[in-house]
Amino acid sequence: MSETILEVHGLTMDFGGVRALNNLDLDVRSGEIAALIGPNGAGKTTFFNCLTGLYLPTKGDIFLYRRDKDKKISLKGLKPNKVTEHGLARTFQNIRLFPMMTVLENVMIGRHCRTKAFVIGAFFRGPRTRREEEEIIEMSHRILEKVGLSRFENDFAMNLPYGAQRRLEIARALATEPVLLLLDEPAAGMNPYETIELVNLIQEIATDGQSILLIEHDMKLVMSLSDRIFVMDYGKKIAQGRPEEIRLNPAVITAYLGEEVDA
Ligand SMILES: Nc1ncnc2c1ncn2[C@@H]1O[C@H](COP(=O)(O)OP(=O)(O)OP(=O)(O)O)[C@@H](O)[C@H]1O
Repeated sequence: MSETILEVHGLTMDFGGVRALNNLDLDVRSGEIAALIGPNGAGKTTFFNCLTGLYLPTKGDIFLYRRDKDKKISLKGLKPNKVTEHGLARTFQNIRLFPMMTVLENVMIGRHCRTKAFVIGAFFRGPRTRREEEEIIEMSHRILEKVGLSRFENDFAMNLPYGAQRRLEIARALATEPVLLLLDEPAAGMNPYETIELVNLIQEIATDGQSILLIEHDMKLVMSLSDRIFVMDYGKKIAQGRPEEIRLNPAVITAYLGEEVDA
């Protein structure tokens, strides 16, 4: 069995009287595509916000295993930029790009979290800074090719078709060289053709060994893509398992009453 890279214990998040996360346990294994699903308001985005340092959880622990560095890192309480540095990257439910920057620049920005010469080098452009810039550009080209956006490289991000903007967000997240990629509703608002392209892209990324945790409402996508699925309702985990187990789970069917689980 593959190794755990993310381990979450007893995660709880209260907003005043609302318990958005209630004692949640979850793990992601190296190289897998895991999905987090649940009805509206179940707490999925709150969970991502706790993982990525936007919210400080009320209780619980979040550990990231960097086996390449022989390290177990506690992410709880870290600022978002530190979380990214440690190897967690995410996309958002609502697209967050720099609309007036080019597609290439949007990816380069993602990469700068891994470079040292950026801030000082921006003022004193020495050979090291120039070399680093060249490497960043080179890598950004490669990532854009991977996500199928090379032809848009010099366009402003805001001029891209919707599905391409979503793929650009994934490209920018990949530029941080994450050990775990978090995708928050990557197919939201996409047409069926864009969704198929997205599924292919996620599969390709996973084939490269990238671990992925995604939130998604499109059941067909979730069932076809995921190795394992975690199901939340009212802030609690109500089920976990392989897609075929989840589809038949009575608690899941009840939580989704009136919605389609069997895709
Ligand atoms: N910043 C906040 N302040 C107060 N309550 C919040 C905040 N963020 C989320 N909540 C509440 O926490 C609960 C979980 O919300 P969350 O957005 O995490 O659910 P979700 O599963 O992502 O929903 P959806 O699928 O609709 O995006 C909801 O009751 C929501 O109103």
